[in-house]
Amino acid sequence: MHVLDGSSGGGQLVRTALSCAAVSGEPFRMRYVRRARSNPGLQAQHCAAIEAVADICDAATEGVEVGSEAFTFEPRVAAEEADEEEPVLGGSTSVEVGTAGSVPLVFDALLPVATALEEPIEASLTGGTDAKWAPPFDYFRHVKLPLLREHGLEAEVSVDRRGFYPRGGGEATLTVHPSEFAPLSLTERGARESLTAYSVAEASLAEDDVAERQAEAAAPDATHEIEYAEADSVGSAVVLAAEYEQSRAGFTGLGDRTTSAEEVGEAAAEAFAEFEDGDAAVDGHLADQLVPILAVAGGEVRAPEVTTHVETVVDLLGEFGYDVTVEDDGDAVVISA
Ligand SMILES: Nc1ncnc2c1ncn2[C@@H]1O[C@H](COP(=O)(O)OP(=O)(O)OP(=O)(O)O)[C@@H](O)[C@H]1O
Repeated sequence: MHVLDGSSGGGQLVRTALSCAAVSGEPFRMRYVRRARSNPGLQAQHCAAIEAVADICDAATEGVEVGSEAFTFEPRVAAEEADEEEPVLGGSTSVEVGTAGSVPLVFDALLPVATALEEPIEASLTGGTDAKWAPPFDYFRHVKLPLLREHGLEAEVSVDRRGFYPRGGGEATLTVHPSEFAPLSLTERGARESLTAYSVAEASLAEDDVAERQAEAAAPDATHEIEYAEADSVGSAVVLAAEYEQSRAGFTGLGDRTTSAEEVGEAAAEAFAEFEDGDAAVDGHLADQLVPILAVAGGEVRAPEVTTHVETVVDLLGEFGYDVTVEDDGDAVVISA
């Protein structure tokens, strides 16, 4: 059993450990979960990720509840303990991520598992589709998934209802098929081929043209995809998705009561401008999210910088025997496995 220390990071260490355990079949115990956070221990969205991955790999768990600072995850034993048939990696799961806990982040924990699946996964989640401190749904759908599909992932995602802070209530489904990843080759981005602003707002914001204004402020010259959606809470998001010859990147803004539509768009525009000034092949968020995939697929990713997220995930992957290295070449950072 791997004994892991979760104190140097947050939920991402939990999700990465879950992915590794599902892929390898190796159990772990994580202690000091999110110790340095102001609300330490597992939060609802982390418990949801554990439940979803446990369903897929038939894991037995202990200590999984909100506030818990240690938990155990043992893949492939729940069915055996219940004296049922031999467990199969795959199948369906249906989980409440809770209020506006991030649905895309729970999906994230399932993606690396594609490489070891024996049967497809169907994960139906309710919660926040567009939540703070997390990838907005359209970032997951229009940036991350297309990039991974280009590297062998067979997966589709759909959204039936948007979920914004604070009530959430969004509904989305991810289907992942057994996949063979090609090594990630993301060292150059090449010329930009397209730029699209995906802008969504809750239906009552249509009278103020919030989605149109967000898209316009994000990138007046981009293609604009405008959506108004029924949702339990009022909210909005914009994702600027850039497609390059050899890569993809995304830049986001999230609306709330205190932020104007223009400010939401400008947040995405600023992140995009900073990225285009630099030399990286993927944006900083994608960089840390790709590290677990890099571990199972191999390859190279050129990221804007080494974030704590990248460092802590690389260390945790080492505990499962994955050798991921990070090298600063002066203009950017190359993460390889
Ligand atoms: N605007 C954004 N666009 C794309 N990805 C994002 C964005 N904001 C955050 N992320 C990604 O969301 C993930 C957040 O992981 P992190 O561990 O910090 O959060 P968490 O699971 O909510 O746990 P914690 O509460 O402990 O921080 C990271 O992979 C990060 O790159």
